[in-house]
Amino acid sequence: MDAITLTRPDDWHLHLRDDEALSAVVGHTAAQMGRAIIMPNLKPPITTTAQALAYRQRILAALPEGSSFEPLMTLYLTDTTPPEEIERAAESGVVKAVKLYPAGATTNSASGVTDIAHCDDTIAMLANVGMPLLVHGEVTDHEIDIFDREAVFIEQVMKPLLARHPNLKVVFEHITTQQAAEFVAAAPDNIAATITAHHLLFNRNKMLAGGIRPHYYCLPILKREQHRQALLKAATSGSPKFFLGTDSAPHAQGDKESSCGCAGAYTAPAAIELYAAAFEEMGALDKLEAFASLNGPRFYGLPANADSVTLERRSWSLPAHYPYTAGQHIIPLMAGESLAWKLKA
Ligand SMILES: NC(=O)N[C@@H](CC(=O)O)C(=O)O
Ligand SMILES: [Zn+2]
Ligand SMILES: [Zn+2]
Repeated sequence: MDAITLTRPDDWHLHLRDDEALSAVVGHTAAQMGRAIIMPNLKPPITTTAQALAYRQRILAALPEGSSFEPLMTLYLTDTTPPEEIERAAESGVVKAVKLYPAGATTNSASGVTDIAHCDDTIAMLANVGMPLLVHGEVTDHEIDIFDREAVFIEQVMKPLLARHPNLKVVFEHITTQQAAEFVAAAPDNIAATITAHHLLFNRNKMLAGGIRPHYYCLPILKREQHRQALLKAATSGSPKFFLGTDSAPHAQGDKESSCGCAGAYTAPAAIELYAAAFEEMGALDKLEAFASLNGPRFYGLPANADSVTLERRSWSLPAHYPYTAGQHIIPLMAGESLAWKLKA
C-alpha cells in the first residue's frame, strides 16, 4: 500500500498557547486537522465562557489565510467554578468541554482542583447538560512515584467520581498505562480516552537510555514497554472509546533543555504521520481512520469532517527545529529523524 485516504482527522487534545507562540504553532495543526479541542491552561487559565470566546477569536486571527480549521474551546475547572458557568458554556455553542487538572499535576495547573469534592455541583451540571469532563488523570501526591500516578488516580479519583456521577461523559486524557487502557475499555460508553502518538511510539528508554532527552519528557511521563503495548492494542482494537489527541505541548527549546525542563512534546507538525507509524507497527493502518477521524466526533456528538486527506508512503525527515517566539526555536519530537508516511499537501 503506497497511499491511504482518510476522512480529515481532528485533534481532541491540543495546546496552542497564546500571542507569539500561538502564531508560531497554529499553522502546523491547521494544515492537518479539521478541528481541535484547545486546552485552557494559559497563564492565567481560561476559566470563563467569555475568556474562551475571546481566546477563540485570537486563534482564528492567528490562522493562515484561507484555513477552515475550527478550534473547539474548553474551560479550566477550578475549586470555585460555579454551575452557572457550565450553563453559560453549554449555551455558547463554542465551549465543548471542561478540563480537570488536579492542582500541581502538570504545566500551568497551579489553579487546578485541590479536591474534586469542591466541584460536585459543577460536575453534576456537566452531567446534566451532557458536556464532557476532560481529565488529566494523575494524582499530585508527591509521595506517589511519578510512574504510578496515573494508575493510582484511577482508584483514588476516577472510580469515586464515576460512582458519584454515573452519567457524566469523561475523556481520560493522554492515557499512558495498561491500567488506564483496560479501565476505559471495560467502562460504560460515556467513558473514552485520548492517546498521544508519542505514548504509542516510545517507551521510557527513548527518554532515559544512553543520555537524557528532554524533548521526550512529557506528562504523564513515558512508561515501560508493557504499557506502550497496551496502548497500541487499545488504539488499534477498533473500539470507538479511543481517539486521537496529540497533547502537542509547545515549549521553547531553552525551556526544555534546562536543569529543570518543562514537560511537553511538540508533535503537531507531523501528528498524523506519527500516528501512521504507530498503526503500521501493528499492521493496523486500516484502523487509523476510525481512531483519527471518526471516534472523536462520535463521542462529542459532532459530525465527522466532510473532506479527506491522503498519506503517501514517502520517506522524509523532520526539521531540526521550527521558529518559535522571538529569538527562540521549538524542537519537534523526532527532530531530524525520518518517517515513512507523509501527508500529501
Ligand atoms: N503534556 C505535557 O507534558 N504538558 C502540557 C500539560 C498537560 O497536558 O498535562 C503542557 O501544557 O505543556
Ligand atoms: Zn495533561
Ligand atoms: Zn495536555
